[in-house]
Amino acid sequence: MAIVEIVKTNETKPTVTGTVQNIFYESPDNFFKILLVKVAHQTIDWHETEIVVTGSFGDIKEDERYTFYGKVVTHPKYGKQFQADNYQVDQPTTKAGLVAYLSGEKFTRIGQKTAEKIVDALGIDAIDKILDDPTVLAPLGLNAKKQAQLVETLTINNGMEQIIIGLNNYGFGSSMAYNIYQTYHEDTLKVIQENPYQLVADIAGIGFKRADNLAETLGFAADSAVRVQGALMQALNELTNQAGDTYTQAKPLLAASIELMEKARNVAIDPNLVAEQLMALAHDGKVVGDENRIYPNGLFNAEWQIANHLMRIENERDQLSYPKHDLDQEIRHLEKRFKMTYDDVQQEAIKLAMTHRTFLLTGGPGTGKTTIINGIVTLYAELNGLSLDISEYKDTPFPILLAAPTGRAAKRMSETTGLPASTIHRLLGITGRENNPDVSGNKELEGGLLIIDEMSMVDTYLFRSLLRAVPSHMQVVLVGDKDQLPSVGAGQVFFDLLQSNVIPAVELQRIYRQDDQSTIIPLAHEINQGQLPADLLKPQKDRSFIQCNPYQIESVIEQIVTKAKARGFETKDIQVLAPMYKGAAGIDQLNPMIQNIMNPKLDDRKKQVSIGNVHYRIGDKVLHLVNSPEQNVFNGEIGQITGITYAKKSVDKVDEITIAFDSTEVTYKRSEWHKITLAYCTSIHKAQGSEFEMVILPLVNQYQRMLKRNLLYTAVTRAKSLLILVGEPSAFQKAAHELSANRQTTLKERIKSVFTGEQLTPAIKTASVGQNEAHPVAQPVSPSTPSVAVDETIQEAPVSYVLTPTLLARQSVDPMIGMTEVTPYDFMPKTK
Ligand SMILES: Nc1ncnc2c1ncn2[C@@H]1O[C@H](COP(=O)(O)OP(=O)(O)OP(=O)(O)O)[C@@H](O)[C@H]1O
Repeated sequence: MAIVEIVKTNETKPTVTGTVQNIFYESPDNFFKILLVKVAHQTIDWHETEIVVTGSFGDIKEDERYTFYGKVVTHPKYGKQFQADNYQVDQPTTKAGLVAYLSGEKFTRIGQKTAEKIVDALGIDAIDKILDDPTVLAPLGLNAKKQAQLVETLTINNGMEQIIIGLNNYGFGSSMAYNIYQTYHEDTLKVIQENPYQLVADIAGIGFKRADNLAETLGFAADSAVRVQGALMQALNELTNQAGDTYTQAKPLLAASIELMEKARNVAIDPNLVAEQLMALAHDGKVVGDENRIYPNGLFNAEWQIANHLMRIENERDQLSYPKHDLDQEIRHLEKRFKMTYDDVQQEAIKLAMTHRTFLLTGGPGTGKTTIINGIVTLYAELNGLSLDISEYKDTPFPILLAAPTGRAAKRMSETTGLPASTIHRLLGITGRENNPDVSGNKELEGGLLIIDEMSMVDTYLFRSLLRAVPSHMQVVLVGDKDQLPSVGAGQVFFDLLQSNVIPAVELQRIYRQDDQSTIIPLAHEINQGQLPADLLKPQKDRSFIQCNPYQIESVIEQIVTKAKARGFETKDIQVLAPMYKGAAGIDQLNPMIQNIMNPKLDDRKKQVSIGNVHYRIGDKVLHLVNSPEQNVFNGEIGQITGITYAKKSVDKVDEITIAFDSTEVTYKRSEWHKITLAYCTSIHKAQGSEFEMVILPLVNQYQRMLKRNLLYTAVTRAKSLLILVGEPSAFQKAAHELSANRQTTLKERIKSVFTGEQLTPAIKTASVGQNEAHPVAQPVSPSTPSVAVDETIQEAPVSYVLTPTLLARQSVDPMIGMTEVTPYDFMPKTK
């Protein structure tokens, strides 16, 4: 449908029709191509036999004829070319031509007679008619093989081109068209025409507004069900992602959805209609309502799955007892070996870790977390008769698995234990599918003990994936600092695990790393108590405070960094941490300033590539912004640019940057540079899990909303040797004072419910094992739910929580899911 309209719009455009002689260039990342075309006819002022045509094309073939629509442009270097914004395979326009085409070499099973029959019956539009609806061939009596080949060949030849043309006409450029096509393939146009809002969920970089523009041109009314549902899904994801919550409530959800819709088109939306569509989404299982909470389906399931997997591990029949060993005695041996005395809490931690399937260890900096990890590993090996010499495990996997959420944290873990440690993604073999956090590896881990460090950074989806891979006999020790910022992704898993009070846990509070006269660690602990020391503004051996207003911050930091560089500090040693991107003291302002000190462009010989206002040079410190498990680089990792290849020298003829990270080196083409940014100054969130010799921390009252205790605490604990606080003392006071609000999650309740069998869990049964499930899952079921093999999502979620019309009726769940306190007046269209 849309294609026909599209072609019509081309009628007035300049055209070039001709045969592709040569494909000069094909972008490896998108559909951009440069073609040499032998001109058959054209409607432009052109007197040569050949012309260079550029544009984004699907599967262009040499020696085939196409019609290109676009305009003549003058390239600064290569002169005049035809820039096509649209094209189509040049289909025969006469009956005879069409018969010749259909009986030609492409259609080996179709002879002259059959071709004539087709054209006689279907006319000159035969190809479009067949592509639109292959059943038009039915009355012609072609045998099945002939018919199949005809449709298949026509589809291959026309399909991709039509899609790319369609996408271009919908206003998507080469890269975006490529991403969209890669996601939906031959269904691309169908998906878009049926529900343009699907793009928002599936394609990074397409927001509601963009999808809505498209929907409007496709004729979707402002109050169409598809639009309202699209807005609801977008608002739900925004509300949960931005705040890190796993659910929201009806009131903010409806308000945000209505705002999205009314901003995109100036049409008032009836709140009742939105409420109706929310119910429809619940019926389709895309959102889940539970009491007054509304969850994206994936997060709702993930919380239950975590609880169920923990229960599965807990229920393992094999007892963890060591009758031949006296644990107190063993701890004395450890003390001798490590030449230290564990305090009572530390001893308790080691014992609990040895005797329980799952154990949680939390503590601030310098309280002995690493010390206890080492104790646990050593004692575990001792009790199980294992060697800790990895060279003895050539053919068998090492039985103790150590992992952390980031490469940096994993590297530190490996250094402090002397054993191999990896990222959790690597351990699980997850191959990055950023757009679908629901996807995880199917691997089952091998080994007896798993220790995860920096647990506060692990989000709901990652933890669910991790637990899914843990076999029931494995012991799991989760270590972190509960007072640090929670994960970037949704949830506050470590905090909720601790709060559930059903998993053995120990909090280490005594600080041991004070002997070296560090004042940074005591400062961190004071902040954690909501206080600041009386000597905050007085220079100490390892920290200082420079008072200034927001507009002086840049110049103060400039002076500090210049001095630090003169004293021999290297780029990797100095880290500026700022809470926000914008503003006079924001990350965007500070980064180029520090870059110019640490890595200036002294002359034209120094290679530099630019994207927008950001310049990259060899030696620059850069931050990785997304998870790329396939390259073993993760969100928040810092690397250094080790190479720049200009387009003319690169194989693919695009600018490239090579970056060395801790555990790997990657090369990014220009189209992938959105994955990185300068890292001289980063956000505190991005610095989680990393430590730096010198941290410079600017805080001013302008940051208001951000001034929270866990933010200040996390920032301060990133400093290993030197901490320079810059800004307004009152901002530091406010931050230390303000407890951050907990995220809205229900993991704690899910765990309690599954472990205590309260609420909706009258029975724990072992569910039938689905294909994806490597091990049985303890599953809470409703009494009336039959025990049948169901797909994994349902299997792991308590069925009675999934809103279906029958369940709604049976359980008399309020159909207004969570809207009990909300009246339509809350959403009355605002006066414009
Ligand atoms: N019981 C103890 N007696 C003496 N020293 C101890 C004891 N426990 C820990 N320490 C020492 O305290 C210091 C800090 O311990 P450790 O590195 O284990 O803490 P941490 O909690 O892992 O710190 P961070 O989170 O900052 O890495 C180390 O030098 C360690 O040897």
